[in-house]
Amino acid sequence: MTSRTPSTPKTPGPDRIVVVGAALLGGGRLLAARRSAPADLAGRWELPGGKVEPGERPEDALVRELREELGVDAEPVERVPGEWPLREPYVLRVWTARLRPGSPEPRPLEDHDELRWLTPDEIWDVAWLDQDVPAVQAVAARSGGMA
Ligand SMILES: Nc1nc2c([nH]c(=O)n2[C@H]2C[C@H](O)[C@@H](COP(=O)(O)OP(=O)(O)OP(=O)(O)O)O2)c(=O)[nH]1
Repeated sequence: MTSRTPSTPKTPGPDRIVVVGAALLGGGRLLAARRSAPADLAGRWELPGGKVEPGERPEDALVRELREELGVDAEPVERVPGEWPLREPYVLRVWTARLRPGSPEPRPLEDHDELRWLTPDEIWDVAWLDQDVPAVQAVAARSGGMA
């Protein structure tokens, strides 16, 4: 019998938790949010969103998180293909989204201390979380002029 080294599976298991991120688009710009907590993420920029709760649809989680974090009334538009690993057990999935007519403008109500609407030329002017960079690249590639 040959001995085999036990290996740890590297693919995310069924116990992974989905974090939904919103590529909120408006007037040809993408909304970026600067995290204020926790300390190791503070000061870096992300797509607003958060963890999907058990039994919750990801699109519903997106709408809920945007209401809680930014005070807006938003709607998901389409999934950006792909899935990006965060700190285990989290994975990031992204939807483009837009404000519904009559929605308040976004405000940094929790988790963030600054918001910026970025034009296509400005997308890389902010210090995105390292793990968000491939997701933002996918958003930029997919959204083209980000209308
Ligand atoms: N929302 C969001 N979280 C991200 C991104 N990139 C990234 O690594 N994360 C991490 C930060 C957190 O560890 C986790 C999501 O946590 P969160 O604090 O935004 O979610 P939440 O509101 O549901 O969390 P909680 O305070 O209720 O526990 O994913 C991103 O682009 N958007």
